[in-house]
Amino acid sequence: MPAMLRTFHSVAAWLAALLVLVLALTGVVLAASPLIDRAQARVSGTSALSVAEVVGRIVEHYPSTEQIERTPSGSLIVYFSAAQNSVADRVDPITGQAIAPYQLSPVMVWIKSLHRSLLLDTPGRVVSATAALMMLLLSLSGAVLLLRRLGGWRRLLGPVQGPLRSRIHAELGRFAVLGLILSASTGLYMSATTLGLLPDNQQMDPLFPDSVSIGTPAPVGQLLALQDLPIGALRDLVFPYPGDPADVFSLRTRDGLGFVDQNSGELLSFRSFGPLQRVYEFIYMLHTGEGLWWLALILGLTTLTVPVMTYTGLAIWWRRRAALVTIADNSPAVQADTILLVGSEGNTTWAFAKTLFDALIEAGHRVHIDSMNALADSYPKAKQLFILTSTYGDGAAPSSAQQFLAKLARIPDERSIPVAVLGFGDRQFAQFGAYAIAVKDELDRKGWPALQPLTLVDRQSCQTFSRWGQELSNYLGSPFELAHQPVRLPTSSLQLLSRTLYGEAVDAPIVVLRFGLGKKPKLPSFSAGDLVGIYPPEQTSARFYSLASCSGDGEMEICVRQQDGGICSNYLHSLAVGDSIAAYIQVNAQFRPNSESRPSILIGAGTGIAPLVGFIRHNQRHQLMSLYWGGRHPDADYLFATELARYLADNRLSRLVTAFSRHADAPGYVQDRILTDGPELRRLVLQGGEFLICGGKAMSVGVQEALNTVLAPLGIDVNRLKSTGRYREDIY
Ligand SMILES: Cc1cc2nc3c(=O)[nH]c(=O)nc-3n(C[C@H](O)[C@H](O)[C@H](O)COP(=O)(O)O)c2cc1C
Repeated sequence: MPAMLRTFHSVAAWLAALLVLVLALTGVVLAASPLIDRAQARVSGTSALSVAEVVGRIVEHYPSTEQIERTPSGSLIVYFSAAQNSVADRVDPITGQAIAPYQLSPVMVWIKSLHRSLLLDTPGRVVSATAALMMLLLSLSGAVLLLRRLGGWRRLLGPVQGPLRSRIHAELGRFAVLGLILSASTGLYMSATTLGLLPDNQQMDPLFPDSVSIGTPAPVGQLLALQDLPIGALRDLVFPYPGDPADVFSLRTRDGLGFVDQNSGELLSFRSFGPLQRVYEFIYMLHTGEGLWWLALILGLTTLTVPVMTYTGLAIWWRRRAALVTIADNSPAVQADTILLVGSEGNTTWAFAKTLFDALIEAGHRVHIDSMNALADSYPKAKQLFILTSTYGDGAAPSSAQQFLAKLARIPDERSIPVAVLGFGDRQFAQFGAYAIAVKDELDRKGWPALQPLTLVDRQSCQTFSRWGQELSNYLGSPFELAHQPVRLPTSSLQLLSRTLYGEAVDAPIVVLRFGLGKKPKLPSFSAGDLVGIYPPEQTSARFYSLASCSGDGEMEICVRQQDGGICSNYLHSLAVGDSIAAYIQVNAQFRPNSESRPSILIGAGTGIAPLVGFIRHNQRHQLMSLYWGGRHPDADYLFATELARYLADNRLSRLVTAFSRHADAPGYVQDRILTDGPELRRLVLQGGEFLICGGKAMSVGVQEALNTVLAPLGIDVNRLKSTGRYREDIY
């Protein structure tokens, strides 16, 4: 049964997506027709003409005219009989002569019918209306989610961060949401009127006049009623039946419907459109863009985003779903000695919480796990509380924690429990781990005892998580290991082509490794700044290294510093040419130069040079690039020294500032050079320069402090640069 339900659920979801897609794609094609019509119409210089003048000229060329129609874009179409058949031409309003034969394209007619009713008449109209309703609900809920994601109105136009698929989704959504809301709501209104759910848009036709004057029909160009009517107001004019003196012209203008006496030229029984009809006409124009070519263009472009957003939306949903964990052995809140509360938006924090949950159960605890929103008033048997929470938007609470602080405020202080907070976040955001910090501050303020200090986990680092676990085992007094096992991803086998060793003389061995791109499967394409995940033999968790090359270079280049006891770094240092590794690419799209017109300021230390040298190597357009880099000694670990000298000479690199901590002349760190290079850095920032930082955590803190000092005279700090996407880091 559950399997059947699941199949039904996914089939329904795909069907809904398919319907919205059909509406959107046919809508895009239909939006093109006002544009084409507008391009074919002759409108300029016609505004002063009256209907009488224009129609008079047309009948000179078309004596057997049956009807003249003016489209919302301003094209004049004349229907006439020729050899017993009714045909139509598009005509020039100034001369009355033919421009080209006019024919409704059967493809367009088919697409329109597909758009309105899925070619199925009334049942199709109902389905189509439902799809429009879904599109409206999706756009409205999407708009709210988008605002949350961006961190509120203030950041509406700010840079979008996060994984690639969700960035594309948000960028397109931001561009298209108003257009989509307009298309969907106006479409829904029109469907509702057609289906009779809203008052009928069709006003009653005027009554055929009881009597008409008898005499000789006046030439159509002299009919009184048409002389005062500007051509722009005409919708259509149907001619009387030839030779029938009792017949009349039927006239439809933008204001209403009536008849024109063919002898006296008088306007008879004219009936103005009522307010409902006017509303309908207005909404029709908003939906189709007919008569407003620029609106048609905007609607067409916004609707074009729907297929991509459908794909990225489903991919995001799938990711979130895949990240969900199932938990058995959850103890009731009233019985548990340990409470575990989780704040999450994308569900990835749940996987870490599950690892902690399992380890606590293993250690003999009765654990209750729930979302932070489910915080209870009291946990009678609880001895400890763990809070694991991510941060979302611009430093805000993730959705499963939004009610937490309000609920916490209602708990009397005497019910406090010793608590540890572990924050999950991303250092690329200005407000790194801000929500976890806010929760911790509030708990401190209320006097809840701390089990251990707040720890922040950057980009789901398993290493930080297991270190936190070790600290926890000291507190719990029992051996306790948090081995978070991410799922092993499919890898390619890459062969080592060459290796260069640096830094032995200064006790900091660094090896530059160059691998082939593998054959089966070949590595997907990558750019400098992306990451390669490498699995040491018999390990399930990969270690990441920044890439110095891009796939176009034909090899994958990384720099690896040998760490004491480091499993992966020692493994990589031990590789000989010809050996193979298991690796996969993790795109790191936010860490690369954004703009070719603005300067890039690259800052790094040690192996942090890897992505930076890659950016410089591919700076074929000679964008202004400055590199600040720190090592130990120029004779020992000056990585890429010869290459950098070459890039300076051929202008791929504009400025190189180095710092060597163990050099006899002016020893120092990269942050010291930043402090002494203030005027140049301020100049680059004023030119709109952006920073890309790569290296260890200590360096990143030092660099931020130095830059805050240097940029203070401009009233700018690193947080401000981060929030506008001009300060991006790759820190390990
Ligand atoms: C739209 C968006 C906004 C984010 N905002 C922040 C932020 O302001 N500060 C931060 O440290 N991390 C931020 N992050 C990163 C997440 O907190 C981090 O990826 C976390 O591991 C996600 O956990 P979850 O999947 O359980 O929500 C943001 C991520 C996204 C997608």
